Amino acid sequence: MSLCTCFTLQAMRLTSNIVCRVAFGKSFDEEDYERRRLSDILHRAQAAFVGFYFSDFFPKIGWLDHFTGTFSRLEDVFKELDTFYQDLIDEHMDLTNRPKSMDGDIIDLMLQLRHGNSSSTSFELTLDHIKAMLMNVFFAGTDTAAAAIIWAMTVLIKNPTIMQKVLDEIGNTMQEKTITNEDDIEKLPYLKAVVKETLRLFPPAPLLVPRYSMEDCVIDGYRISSNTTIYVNAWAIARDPIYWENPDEFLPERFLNEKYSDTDMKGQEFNFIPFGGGRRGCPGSTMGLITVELAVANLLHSFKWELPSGMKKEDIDTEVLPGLSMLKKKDLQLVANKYPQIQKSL
Ligand code: HEM
Repeated sequence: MSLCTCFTLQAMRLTSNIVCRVAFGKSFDEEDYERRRLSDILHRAQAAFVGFYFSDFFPKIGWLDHFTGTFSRLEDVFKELDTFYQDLIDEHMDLTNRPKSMDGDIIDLMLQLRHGNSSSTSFELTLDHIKAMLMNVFFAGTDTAAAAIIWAMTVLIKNPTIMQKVLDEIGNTMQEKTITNEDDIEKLPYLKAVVKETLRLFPPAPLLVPRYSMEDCVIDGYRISSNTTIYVNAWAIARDPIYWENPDEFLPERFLNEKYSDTDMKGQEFNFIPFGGGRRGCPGSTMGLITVELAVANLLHSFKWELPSGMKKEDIDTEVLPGLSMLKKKDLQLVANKYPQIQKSL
């Protein structure tokens, strides 16, 4: 059986469902009213976040944002998100009726922290703190992991030799097993190298999270005045020929060679920082990385992926959508053919 699918949409649904289950203890059915409500708010929130604000670039005429309606749109969407998170918190607090899946999710753990022992936090944890955390986790965890899965499949489809090498590795390691789990991933070094190389060429958050200097400082010889917003270009660093041979080429093998095999991605080596670093480094890096590795491994092990008829691999571009995360501009369309061993197990 084969199916032509908008891969971009499926990847976004997958990661948003994973984050919803981990953070809110529920996954939203596609047809469900709550799902449509969430998708609608998210859509508008993302548009509001990446919109142009005079106050960001020309603070003196920032008042114009009130006249253009951008501030009120932002405020409206925040109010709706607040209500959405409040409803979720209320559901969690209703201990008699709430589903088992909410036990131990992020909201549950934060409510326990809030009610239980105040000694575990040095400040009073309010519902606003919990809502801000949910907002952070949802926005930071969904697009980033989806972008990485989409870019990984894009480069694999464009590089059939590399695709075949990953398929051989997965096939030889998994054999009759139908689902790849976390333990299996450790036996797939080439797949791990493919994901690393994808994150090097297409870091989902290319400019990380901006920093702001509170006082004058000197970093590595550069003088930075106080009150300056600083962007770290992780994308450019990961393509800098000083650190990387053939920097613009997709060569997963580099991460199997002695020189790069131990390259860390969690902010210890500054030539490769797809998860940022320091105090504001990505707290979801372990979950993000394994999500991408498991998704790619299982997608490749379960389906034979092809381009829609009439399309060549050269037709797939790598243009990027403007925004906080580096998403592929044109949706990736692929045909999925189920492998016989999967058909049997379903
Ligand atoms: C492949 C997947 C992911 C990538 C590439 C990624 C990348 C990043 C990057 C670059 C930052 C900014 C770090 C900095 O400026 O130093 C960040 C921040 C963040 N990430 Fe991730 N992330 C991923 C997945 C996740 C997941 C799954 C979660 C949570 C479930 C998550 C939660 C967060 C949060 C909450 C922040 C903000 C931290 C703060 O502001 O202090 N991320 N991420």
